[in-house]
Amino acid sequence: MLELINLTKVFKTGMFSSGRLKAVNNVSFKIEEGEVTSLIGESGSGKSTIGKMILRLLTITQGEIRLDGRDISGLKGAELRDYYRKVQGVFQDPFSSYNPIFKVDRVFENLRSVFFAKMHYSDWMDKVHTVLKLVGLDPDQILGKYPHQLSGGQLQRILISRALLLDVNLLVADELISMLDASTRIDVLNLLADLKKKGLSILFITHDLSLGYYLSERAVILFKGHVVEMGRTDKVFFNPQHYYTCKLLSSVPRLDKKWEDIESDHKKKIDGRKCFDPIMDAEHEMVEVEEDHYVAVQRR
Ligand SMILES: Nc1ncnc2c1ncn2[C@@H]1O[C@H](COP(=O)(O)OP(=O)(O)OP(=O)(O)O)[C@@H](O)[C@H]1O
Repeated sequence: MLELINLTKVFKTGMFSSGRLKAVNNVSFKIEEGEVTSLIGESGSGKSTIGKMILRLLTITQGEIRLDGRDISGLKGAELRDYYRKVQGVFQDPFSSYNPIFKVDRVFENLRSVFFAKMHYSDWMDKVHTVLKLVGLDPDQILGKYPHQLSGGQLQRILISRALLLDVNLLVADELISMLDASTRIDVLNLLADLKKKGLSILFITHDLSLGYYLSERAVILFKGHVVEMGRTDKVFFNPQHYYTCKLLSSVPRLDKKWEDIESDHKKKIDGRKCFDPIMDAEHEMVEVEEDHYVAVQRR
């Protein structure tokens, strides 16, 4: 469905834009229809930059993004609008997506004016009510309220419902639940799992391995802008091959083990398995280590 091919993003930095920062380096992976792909990496690894390039909020320095085989970079006007009907994003901080002086209804009104201007108002409101119920909200409790009168979880669900009004095929969920409390998190995660069952593809961007594991069929591990490992989530999580993935997994707190034991377990595993070199500055290539499981190794 959506394919990233050798995607690279270089930012100009510093005074007079004299510096260069390669935030995303030659990244390739696919997001299949009806699947959740987790994009996992530490802060600054380039996850949001990839999400923003998919949503066309940032230009691509090199490489391509294709939706159903079509390069998205040249899309304009009606074609771009069509793209946004299929691909939408929901971001970390639900509060910043709303203007506090307007009622939340405005989110839907803006959408109507751009995409559904010809639809009869009562038909439109029926549609809004249907999606609000779909994401577990009571329209009568939500419509007519100001953002400060609603919880973070409710605001996040409204943003998801907004995406669903467009019948999107792909949702880019960037740290969607990081700012929510534990119980609301589970509700929103379960909502995403339900939407997945209905055929929605999701790119689930997270620094939290356990969240990535909970939801996704496929995992892509990012380190300093490079993909270091990717494949079926269970294979990446239970048979990690790259040194960085091993390290990342060992940093997940466990209730049944002390930190030092986990560290030494992983060290044994890393040593025993001869995990691949973490230095990613050199040229590297993705090697299939087992079916549907790839790891970056340094090119000789
Ligand atoms: N507009 C920009 N101009 C210059 N550098 C940027 C810009 N946006 C991001 N960067 C840099 O690119 C790198 C990747 O940033 P990005 O936001 O994609 O990381 P991330 O993995 O999403 O991190 P986080 O989990 O903290 O959000 C970082 O070093 C960041 O400082």
